[in-house]
Amino acid sequence: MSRLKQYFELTKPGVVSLILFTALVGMLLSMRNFPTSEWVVILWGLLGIALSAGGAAAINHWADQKADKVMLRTQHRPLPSGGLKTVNVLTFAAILSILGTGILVYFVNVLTAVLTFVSLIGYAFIYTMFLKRVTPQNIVIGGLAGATPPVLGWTTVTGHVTPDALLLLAIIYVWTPPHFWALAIFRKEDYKKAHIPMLPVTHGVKFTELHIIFYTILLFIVTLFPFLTGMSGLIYLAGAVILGIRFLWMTFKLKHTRSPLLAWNTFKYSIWYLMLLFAFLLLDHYVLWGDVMPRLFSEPVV
Ligand code: HEM
Ligand SMILES: CC(C)=CCC/C(C)=C/CC/C(C)=C/COP(=O)(O)OP(=O)(O)O
Repeated sequence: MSRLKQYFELTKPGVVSLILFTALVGMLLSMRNFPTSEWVVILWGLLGIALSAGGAAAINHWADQKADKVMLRTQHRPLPSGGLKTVNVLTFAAILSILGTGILVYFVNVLTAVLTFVSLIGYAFIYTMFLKRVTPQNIVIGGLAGATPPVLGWTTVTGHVTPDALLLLAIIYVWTPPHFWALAIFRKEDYKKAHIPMLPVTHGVKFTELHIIFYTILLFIVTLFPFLTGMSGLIYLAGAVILGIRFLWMTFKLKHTRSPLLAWNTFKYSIWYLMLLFAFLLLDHYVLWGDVMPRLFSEPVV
């Protein structure tokens, strides 16, 4: 793999793409009309968030290199495979993080810069270096750092955090356990070998499958709230219900068939689920005949 490609891989481009999409949806939902002059701040916001998230991912590659060398899924990464040197990875991570934070401070606003920086610290340091190694609730607590992008998008445009933005955060927060634990079931042996206390390793596959179901039920309920609070209309509601039923059906099937392939498919579906759910929020926002419920929240909380 070329050096350039290896540096690109350090940024976890697949994950960052979905992070950016949810941030963009947060930005667009914070405005009643389609953006005009706001495109400039939107583009700076996306660039700042992308660089910060990519920087956080590169720090994660550095901090996790020993465990990554043991696990089949990650042993080909640039550091464990010897493709890149530690010092180069750390320099790259520092450049991305500083540049991302600087762009948000100078071209967006201080609130977005601070919240993005807190997410970076939350993922790269608190989750990766501490939580991941000490508790099977690692991804439940650490999931907060990955759930902030729609709020970061919202504050990019408005400079405020509103209950609507927090509702989008809650959706990603509750989505994270089924997203990750489905993969962790499939990759259980990897985590066991690396002595990382993920839920299927510490409490078994059955217990994890049950908790995937609990969180997916909670997710189904939380995703009704954009409709119930008048933030979104019927188009969104239809999308959320259909996507949610499919997710629930997969998790129940996973519990009853216990097939590793189904765990992998549930993980893959979780990614499609979140992308499509946010696409429905966007579609609904621009197709006005979907509005039926009165607006509950419009005042900022920060
Ligand atoms: C603590 C929170 C999270 C954990 C522990 C987690 C865990 C993971 C893991 C281990 C993978 C790698 C699977 C593989 O190697 O194929 C992955 C993939 C992925 N995650 Fe997450 N994730 C989290 C949060 C998020 C968030 C917030 C998003 C986006 C909003 C996201 C989107 C994705 C996407 C798109 C992929 C597929 C990447 C690709 O195929 O390149 N994840 N996740
Ligand atoms: C906005 C901002 C700065 C946010 C940073 C958040 C961020 C990049 C979250 C990514 C979440 C993620 C890929 C977790 C992977 O877990 P893992 O590291 O345990 O997985 P791995 O075993 O694949 O490395």
